[in-house]
Amino acid sequence: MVLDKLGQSLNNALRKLARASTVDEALVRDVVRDIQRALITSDVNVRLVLELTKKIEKRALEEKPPAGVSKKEHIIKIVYEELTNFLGKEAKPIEIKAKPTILLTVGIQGSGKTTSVAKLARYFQKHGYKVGVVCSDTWRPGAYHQLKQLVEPHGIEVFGNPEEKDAIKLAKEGVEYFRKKGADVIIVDSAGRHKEEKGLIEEMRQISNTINPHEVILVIDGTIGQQAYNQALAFKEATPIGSIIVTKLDGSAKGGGALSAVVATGAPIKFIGVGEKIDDLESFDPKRFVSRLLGLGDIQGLLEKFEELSKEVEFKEEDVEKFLRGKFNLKDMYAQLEAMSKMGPLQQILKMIPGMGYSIPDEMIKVSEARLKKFKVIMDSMTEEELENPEIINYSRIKRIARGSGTTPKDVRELLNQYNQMKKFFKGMDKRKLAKMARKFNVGGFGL
Ligand SMILES: Nc1nc2c(ncn2[C@@H]2O[C@H](COP(=O)(O)OP(=O)(O)OP(=O)(O)O)[C@@H](O)[C@H]2O)c(=O)[nH]1
Repeated sequence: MVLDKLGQSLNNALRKLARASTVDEALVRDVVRDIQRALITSDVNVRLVLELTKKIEKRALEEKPPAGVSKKEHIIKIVYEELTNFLGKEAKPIEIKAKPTILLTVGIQGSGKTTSVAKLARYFQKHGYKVGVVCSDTWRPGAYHQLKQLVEPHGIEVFGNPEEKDAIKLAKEGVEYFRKKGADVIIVDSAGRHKEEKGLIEEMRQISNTINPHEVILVIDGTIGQQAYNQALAFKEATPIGSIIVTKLDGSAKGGGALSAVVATGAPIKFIGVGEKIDDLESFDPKRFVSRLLGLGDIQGLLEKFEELSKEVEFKEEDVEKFLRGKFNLKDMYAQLEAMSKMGPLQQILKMIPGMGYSIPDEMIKVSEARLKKFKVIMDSMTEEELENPEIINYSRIKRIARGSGTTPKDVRELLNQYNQMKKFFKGMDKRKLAKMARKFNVGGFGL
């Protein structure tokens, strides 16, 4: 995932909070310090980090949680809200209103600009628009071929001429070409290499004045971290930057720095690049991004989901008891899995519980409907004794059960593995946390 390390450290900080028995001032300060450390390690500007964490600390210590909301939950929400504000608050998509909408992309060489142009073209194509790409990079002859290679397999046309030396002329002709062809979106790629940065910015200004783009998109390399601030500012001063794409967030430890630095210039990030392939572009929504980063899922979604949950799923007291003691048998497991499968992907739900998101092994809870059905068939061929005491199921019983259920010994073993895994996991789990989880499943709500 994008910014894995940062997400993990922030999640650890919240876990500390979720695990604590009481929330006092010392704990709040401790958690805030952890958040500070996580952000600074991710190259976020120290001044920005201090401003942000001061706000979190002040709110966490002073604000009273509304009725029905626990202190821990309230603090988690504050962290979520402040981080979201820090990254620009609202998603700001690129609007395709005029026909054609002309987009000019700029950025220095190596930023991932050419790749991003291709990704953008594909993005708009996937959204149903007819897209044309203009290559006006006269400094790097390879750019035209690179673009063609990236987008032509998807049926997107590129206008360009590697022999032409006049970038402004190329941009103008390209826009005219696609206008006549009835394109909805025309993306113009400009040069990233120049003798000097001044010349690059001047050329960009001239192209911009000639083709009058609806939006100028700056592409910034996410691996440069905080330096993104000066770069964004330099471009912003030269031409009205309407949006920014921060690239290479898939592998960068400094991505947090780049994102926050860009937001600090006041320019909105609209997309992030998350890989080298043409589909590795995500529209940037601070709320969704922070939820994912924290491993919380979407908080609003969480509230709604739990509400639904309390309606749909009823865990009986004694089930929860058994669950907690790791004493449940195959029948119980089936009931639990069935109940959980009703709620949609369980992982998603567990991710929404602070402190849980990173701890559940995927394979343990990925039980597809088809697999559940198979489990049911297998269990129908077991004796009451086996269901209640699965430990007695030896090899000859496995063979008998497989034969009786029309499955294979491997299938039966799979079921037993699932059971053992689940039993072991819940047995080894923090009992208090599990009790809370069980309570949540029972009563709904988001109380910790
Ligand atoms: N991992 C990763 N690599 C990326 C991403 N975006 C671009 N790249 C890689 O970064 C390198 C440079 O990208 P280009 O698209 O050629 O960008 P550029 O150098 O800005 O293009 P020019 O301005 O034409 O010189 C290429 O190897 C890309 O595959 C991304 O989001 N993630």
